[in-house]
Amino acid sequence: MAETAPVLVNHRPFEPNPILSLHSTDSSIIKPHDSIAVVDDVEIPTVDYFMLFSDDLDERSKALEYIGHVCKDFGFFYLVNHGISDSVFEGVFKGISDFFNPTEIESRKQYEKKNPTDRIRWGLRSSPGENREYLKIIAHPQYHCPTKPAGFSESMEDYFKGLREVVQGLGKAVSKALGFEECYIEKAFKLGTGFDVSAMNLYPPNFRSKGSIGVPDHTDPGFLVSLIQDVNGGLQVFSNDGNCINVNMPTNAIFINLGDHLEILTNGKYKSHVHRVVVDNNKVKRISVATLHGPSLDAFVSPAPEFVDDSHPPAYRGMTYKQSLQANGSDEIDVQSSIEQIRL
Ligand SMILES: O=C(O)CCC(=O)C(=O)O
Ligand SMILES: [Fe+2]
Repeated sequence: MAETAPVLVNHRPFEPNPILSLHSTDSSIIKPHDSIAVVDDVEIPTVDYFMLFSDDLDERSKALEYIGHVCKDFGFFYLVNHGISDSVFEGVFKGISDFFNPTEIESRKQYEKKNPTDRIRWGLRSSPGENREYLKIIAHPQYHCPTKPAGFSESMEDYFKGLREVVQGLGKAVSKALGFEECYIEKAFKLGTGFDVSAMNLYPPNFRSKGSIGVPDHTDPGFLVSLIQDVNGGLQVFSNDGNCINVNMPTNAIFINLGDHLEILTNGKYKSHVHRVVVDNNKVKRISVATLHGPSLDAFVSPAPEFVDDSHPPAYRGMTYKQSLQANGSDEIDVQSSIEQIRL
């Protein structure tokens, strides 16, 4: 696939990062709403997508080994060289900004929750527990999107087309990193008909928040979540060692966070990580697009036999993706984690 060798980004074996603890007395710490230290400038690993498919076998196997380390020892990473062009990113942020036009809030109310099978859903949360305006759409296997404003649906569709290729590619790479044939994840999750829901978020809603929480602590269901944003400022992720890290990503990189169903399939070898959004005194206006790439709704997901033995008994109940999305009483389009209900 690769014609020329792209630059290797942060391509080195994983070592526990001493900065995580060193920075705990740094002035970059903010304590938004609890006593957990929040650390800035901490290196979140960067994975070069292009490298995962390099024609140079040595490069490719190093890249696959690296993504395996990253999935196991971090659970999240910045994805660069993913092939989605800057102009697609521009179209997405312009389209969402136009959609969230503050003078047209009334017309967005047509997408407020009506029934459990909604394919498009809009909401405005303005409370101490959550502060954002959002639009959720089902992006795959059938694509749904509001037709107005002009160009919005087309821009989002361009992005989702690119994203699906990337996610299918990551499915192959993660399968190989786990030591399996490249279609392992694809088959286990039936990714060809994978259920993808995208949440487009605006913080703070109505220019003001009621408190510092944009989105409270949570994990997301699915294979993985891809997240893009127009500016840094707000997303925080909890590391394996319990540190809360500010996500400051390179322009037009994609932040990838592993989802609950990869944790279930691998019987806890790869974990989904808690994250949240803070709205720091309304200083930053931020748009994000978090797309939850799930298995097919009818895919039965349980700990795979390859990850189960006497010392690793199954730690999660098996069920279809659809059942798991409903296990906590929410609708499919809510895509709320139910890992606590699924854990044995
Ligand atoms: O807006 C963000 O940065 C994250 C949103 C999020 O975590 C979600 O929608 O699941
Ligand atoms: Fe999330």
